[in-house]
Amino acid sequence: METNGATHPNGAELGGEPEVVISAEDVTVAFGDKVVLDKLSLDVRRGEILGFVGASGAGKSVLLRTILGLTRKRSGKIRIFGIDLDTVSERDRVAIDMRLGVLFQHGALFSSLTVMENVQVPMREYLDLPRKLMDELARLKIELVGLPPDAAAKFPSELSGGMIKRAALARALALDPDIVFLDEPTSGLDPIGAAAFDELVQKLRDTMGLTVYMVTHDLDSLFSVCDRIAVLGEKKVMVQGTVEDMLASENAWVKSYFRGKRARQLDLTTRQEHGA
Ligand SMILES: Nc1ncnc2c1ncn2[C@@H]1O[C@H](COP(=O)(O)OP(=O)(O)OP(=O)(O)O)[C@@H](O)[C@H]1O
Repeated sequence: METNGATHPNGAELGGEPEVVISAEDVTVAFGDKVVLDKLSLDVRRGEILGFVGASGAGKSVLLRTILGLTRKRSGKIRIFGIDLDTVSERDRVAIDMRLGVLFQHGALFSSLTVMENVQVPMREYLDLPRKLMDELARLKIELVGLPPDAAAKFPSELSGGMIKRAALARALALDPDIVFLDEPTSGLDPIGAAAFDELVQKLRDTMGLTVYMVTHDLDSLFSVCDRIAVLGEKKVMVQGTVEDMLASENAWVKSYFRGKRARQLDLTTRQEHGA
């Protein structure tokens, strides 16, 4: 790749590798006798959109939960912003947590709270701000994710699927995190809604310098917005690289996933859209 001191859209200098913000090293997670992750290693770099894929049940959610400290690992090391989570003080752990935003696949929003109140949940948990300021900040986040101002007073039951995802993203961004974790963010959305969500994620990365860790099955997302893809299989990250690397991989699962019938159809559609 040509460097010439150029700057990547995410602000990272291309001359040197951007900083590793998440590092998993030889991580093993097991439930009783069942080993789900076995000495798995993965680095995530500042400003990248990493797509994390793997067969259903491979352990994608388990790794996500382990990185977030919600599932206990049996061995290995996880560092976030270079800090070892096993030895971090409670105070520093809270400081790290505040820099992470999470959009869980199913835990979208609290149904009894309005969108505005949902977005304010992390603010109430971590910050002590006057009500007016919290309202102002929440309105900014709601606007940032492309929701109309009147969405603020609505309850989740009054929103479409795409709006719920955006509201959940606004909540994940409430504390201006450095890293957002998105677990299947486009599942349940129609292709147009999913593409719009992908565009939003890319725009946020470009403008805010976010690092995005996205668990997804969505080939469209992988092809259109991910800088790098990591494939979970055989309890490890078995292949990682760009879309081109995936298309060139001889790994059987990667081959059938990225070059299977569904992928070929997608490739054809993309080519037609670009007039190729
Ligand atoms: N708390 C738990 N106790 C026991 N087994 C668990 C627990 N959490 C996850 N597992 C097991 O770990 C394996 C990996 O699950 P995980 O949910 O991470 O898969 P996944 O790759 O996210 O799948 P999907 O794409 O279907 O969401 C599964 O076999 C699951 O049953």
